Amino acid sequence: MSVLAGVRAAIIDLDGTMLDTIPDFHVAINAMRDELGLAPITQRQIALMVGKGSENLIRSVLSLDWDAERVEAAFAAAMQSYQRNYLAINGHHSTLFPDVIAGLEALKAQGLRLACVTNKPIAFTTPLLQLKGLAPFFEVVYGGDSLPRKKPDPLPLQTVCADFGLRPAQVVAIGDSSNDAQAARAAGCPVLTVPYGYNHGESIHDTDSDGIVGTLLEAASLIRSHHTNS
Ligand SMILES: O=C(O)COP(=O)(O)O
Ligand SMILES: [Mg+2]
Repeated sequence: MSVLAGVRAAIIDLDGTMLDTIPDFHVAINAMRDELGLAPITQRQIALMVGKGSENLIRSVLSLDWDAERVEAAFAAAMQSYQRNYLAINGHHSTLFPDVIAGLEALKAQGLRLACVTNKPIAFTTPLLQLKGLAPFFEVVYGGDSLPRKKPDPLPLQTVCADFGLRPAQVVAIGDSSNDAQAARAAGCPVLTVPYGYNHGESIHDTDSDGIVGTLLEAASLIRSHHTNS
């Protein structure tokens, strides 16, 4: 995997890569559904819908019960309810995946610069990174609404490369979904994927990436091994 040889920075995804946030989504979505008179749904159902930002999530959740016209009519009120309910519990039910902190420490110790790029709204992202002790690791953080386009568009990754003054080939993206991989491919960044997150119900093995790593710590080791060998 010589594509990792020149890597100087990493762009790391949030939901499904650093944090298991499905329990937060579950509480906020079901509170919203209750306010709209809809029955609760399961964590498993929600995991299939996370990763493409709030608008996509809310439309998918409402489409379980309603046709497109009714979804659009209720959308603004549903979004407001969802945002209020999510902010009330943001981070209370979510947990770090194994070896995330150790992985970030290892990446930093190797001299890599770190950015977090998520499709989560920035108003949810900033307090969540702080609460979980992740904020100090990242020089740059972009949420799903920080820029005109979100992943799988390459814009957020290209923006990080420009911020760091690095070429895309020098910046590895690490994520849990085809959304992250598509953005990386379109930007020209190498990409590593983790198998434990939310890949829209698809196997991570069917996603085009430069390698699957069990944890962020494994990602750090893999990147280091290519540095020493190159
Ligand atoms: O869609 C979301 O809200 C989260 O997505 P992420 O996997 O890009 O962090
Ligand atoms: Mg993700």
